[in-house]
Amino acid sequence: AQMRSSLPPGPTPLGLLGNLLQLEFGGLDRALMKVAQTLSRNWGPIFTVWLGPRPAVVLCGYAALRDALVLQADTFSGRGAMPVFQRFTRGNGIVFSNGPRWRTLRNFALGTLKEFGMGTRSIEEHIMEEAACLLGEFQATNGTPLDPQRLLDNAVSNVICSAVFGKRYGYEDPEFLRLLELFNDNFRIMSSRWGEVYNIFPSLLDWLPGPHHQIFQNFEELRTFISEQIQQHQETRKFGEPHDFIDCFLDQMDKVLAPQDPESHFQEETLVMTTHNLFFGGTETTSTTLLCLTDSCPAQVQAELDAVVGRARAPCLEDRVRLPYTNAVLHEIQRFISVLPLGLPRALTRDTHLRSHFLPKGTMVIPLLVSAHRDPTQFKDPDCFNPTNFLDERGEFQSNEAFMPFAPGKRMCLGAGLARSEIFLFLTAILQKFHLLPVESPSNIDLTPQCTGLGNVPPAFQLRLMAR
Ligand code: HEM
Repeated sequence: AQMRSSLPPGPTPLGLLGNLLQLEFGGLDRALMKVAQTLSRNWGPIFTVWLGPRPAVVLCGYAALRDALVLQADTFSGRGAMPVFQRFTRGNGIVFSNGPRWRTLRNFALGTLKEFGMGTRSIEEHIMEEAACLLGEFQATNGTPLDPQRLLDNAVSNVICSAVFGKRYGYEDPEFLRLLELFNDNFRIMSSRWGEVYNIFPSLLDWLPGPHHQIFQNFEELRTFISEQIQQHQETRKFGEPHDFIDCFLDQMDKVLAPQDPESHFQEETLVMTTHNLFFGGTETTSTTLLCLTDSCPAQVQAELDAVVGRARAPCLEDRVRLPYTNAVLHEIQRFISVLPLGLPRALTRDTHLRSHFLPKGTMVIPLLVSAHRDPTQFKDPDCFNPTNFLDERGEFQSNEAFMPFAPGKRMCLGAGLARSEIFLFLTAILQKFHLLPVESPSNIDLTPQCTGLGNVPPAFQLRLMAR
């Protein structure tokens, strides 16, 4: 009761269920936007909801998100617990660690991935090579209808494979397909109601049967897979001559004086979790975004591509500044779909004041990213898809601070740069070479997400790709 009185106001908790019933039922994303709008009208843009026994402070609307995550970046840089991951990660890896371990691993991963593929030319080449493979697969369909999701997944995760494992897989490789299936399956279950409810009542659900148990089996299989990759690297690597992320991490383990020291941040278990983070963070989010792109006003993008790049060579990152309309469409899609509508939960690293509220250290914070994307003070007609949200009067690209699919601040998505490069290069490569034709009449295609908890997952749909 004391805690309740000190936190920002919010709806009265309903006993054990907390605000679960008010929040959860009716499809998290759209319902959440509606509930959040109602709640913030009643309680202001910063309010408390009770997820079962635990309070969480929700940040709603661009200004509240900025005041917290940007203007108090350090204080809001902790990670809040997500039980559905906790059982597997035990606070290890990058995404779910805190304090010195998180800082060490995040800096290490950022530095290493720069070398093996982020922000340098070499990742661009990797992505363009992968895009060429993807186009080959599309070509081979000869215009027969297909669900593009699987091929997009393959292409996107191959980019991570090359940075982390140092190799890409053929699209029919059974090992690769199984790997993708496991990630897909987990993203889907976690984004379902089971995943949501598990996050609120983990110990109860541990005892109940249900599809959520599959998550933990899948995690174990992923652990085995990653461990095997590490083993293979152990056998062939040369210290000081790393070829990929795993080699770099193993080198670092050798450099650390006492690798068995439980306090050391460089241990095999940490490598397993970090590798898992890079895959899980980097695959579904990016391929889901690409999937939605395939359904968005491609004709105008194609016209701009033809005029600026032509059809003789593949588009490259340098072209981005000369393709303002294309760039605006990519931003608008990310805004419109808010692939992680609630971001990932944060936690306060110290006591603080946010506007008139006192928030104690450790308080869980839900940054409602979708609420910045649908903020009417930042975007005209926020519920409509409209690329001019990112164009000025002269047709030049114009960014917007309220655009935050990767979340702002110190916990910002570690793969944001990579994701943006992939989205740009894959999509322009596809649209340069193909017309995307709906199998059904466009009015029957509904990209309204099916599962919305962790992530917004659009339903499966088919299209035909015809060479231009
Ligand atoms: C469209 C694609 C992507 C979107 C929308 C996205 C979004 C996000 C968001 C919202 C967060 C939470 C940040 C926070 O704590 O507030 C996050 C974290 C993270 N993402 Fe991404 N992401 C994408 C692609 C990627 C890729 C390609 C990678 C792989 C390198 C990646 C790796 C990570 C990691 C490791 C974190 C945890 C960062 C930390 O806790 O310090 N993401 N992402």
